[in-house]
Amino acid sequence: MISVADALTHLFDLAKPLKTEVVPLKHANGRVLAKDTVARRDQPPFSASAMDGYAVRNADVSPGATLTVIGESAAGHRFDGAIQPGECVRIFTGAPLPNGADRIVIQEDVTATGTQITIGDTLDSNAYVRAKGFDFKDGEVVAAPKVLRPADIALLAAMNIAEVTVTRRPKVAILSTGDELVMPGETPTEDQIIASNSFGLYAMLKDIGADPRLLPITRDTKDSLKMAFSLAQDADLLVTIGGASVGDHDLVGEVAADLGMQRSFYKIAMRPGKPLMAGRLSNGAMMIGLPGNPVSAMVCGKIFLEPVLQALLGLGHAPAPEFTAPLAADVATNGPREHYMRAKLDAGQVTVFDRQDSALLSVLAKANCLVIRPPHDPARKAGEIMRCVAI
Ligand SMILES: Nc1nc2c(c(=O)[nH]1)N[C@H]1C(S)=C(S)[C@@H](COP(=O)(O)OP(=O)(O)OC[C@H]3O[C@@H](n4cnc5c(N)ncnc54)[C@H](O)[C@@H]3O)O[C@H]1N2
Ligand code: MOO
Repeated sequence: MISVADALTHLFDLAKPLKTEVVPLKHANGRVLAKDTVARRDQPPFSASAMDGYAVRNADVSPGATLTVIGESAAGHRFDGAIQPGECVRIFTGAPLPNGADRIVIQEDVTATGTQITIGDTLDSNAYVRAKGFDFKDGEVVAAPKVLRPADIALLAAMNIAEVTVTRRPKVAILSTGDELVMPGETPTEDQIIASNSFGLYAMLKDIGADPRLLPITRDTKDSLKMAFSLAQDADLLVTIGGASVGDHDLVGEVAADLGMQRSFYKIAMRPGKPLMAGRLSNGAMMIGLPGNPVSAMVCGKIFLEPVLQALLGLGHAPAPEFTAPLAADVATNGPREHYMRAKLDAGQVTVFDRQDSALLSVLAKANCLVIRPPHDPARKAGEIMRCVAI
């Protein structure tokens, strides 16, 4: 059995960043920007008014001064002339500042009568002018790699970028194995249960920008598994669930080997998640074989699949992000495997659930983090600081 850290290193060796594609900006949210992208203009492209009011020469501004309004500058329609001493221009938010003006007096601070304004005596000192390039300048770079969020999309649009180069979404085929499984909505026989892991993992993968696909559930025969593997030919990553352990019906490793998988590792000193396997299939795709126990599959998804997906997306090699929190109650000594204990962070303290069996989805669904216990970690007291991963 290898350590969790070694397993991640092996997985990162297998997970090479995928190729890129160009997509319209409106489809780029959540995608990974793969190429530095450069602003094509200054924003604003001219000195602009930040308020509705009057563009004036600062030298003309004093309480009680009277100025003549000689025209109007609106957003999209500049005033072409220049302001001379004693003159001003009616101006609106976002409009270009007329030549000669260097300040906006907001309309609340003037009294307007016909073509005259009189400046009041409660003026603030703000010029209310946004200089050309105040937000960003022509040539400014949005650096890759970066997961694009709505604010990035808005920024790129303002930079006049209509299309962006992003990493292709990893195609992930998800395969549930086992005679006991049926799909949600189907009628199970009395010995059957509902496939749940594939749905949890599908959701997890979708959330992190993959393009997941559920393959039909396979039965516990070599032929059925081989058929399912053949359906995953176009995938970048095949994720199998179950059939990974040592039982007579655990055939995934054997079938993968028959089909030419080069195994990278099998079995890790982790709880839950011991029978994890990974390798490269003969068509070059990655394969990760997850344990069937529902919590094991989901925890392995968090600790291994998510970092692998980030690597495929070109976001580098990083384990699941950790934080620390004090224990709300004592926990017992840990065994020989690194334990990812289901726990709840509440009011700054973390409580480890009593029931840690890897079949308990009801406990996993109540948890919002995993507390990480190194192998043979001694008993810990309330208040001790623990490493945690949010889920
Ligand atoms: N003698 C030993 N037995 C087991 C060992 C061991 O070391 N020696 N390891 C245990 C550990 S740890 C785990 S984890 C499990 C993993 O076994 P498999 O990966 O072979 O999984 P299965 O046997 O196929 O299934 C286990 C359990 O999970 C249910 N399952 C499977 N797939 C799904 C799914 N898609 N959705 C919901 N539930 C699923 C399945 O019905 C079983 O109940 O092995 C231990 N045994
Ligand atoms: O490792 Mo198993 O995943 O403990 O239940």
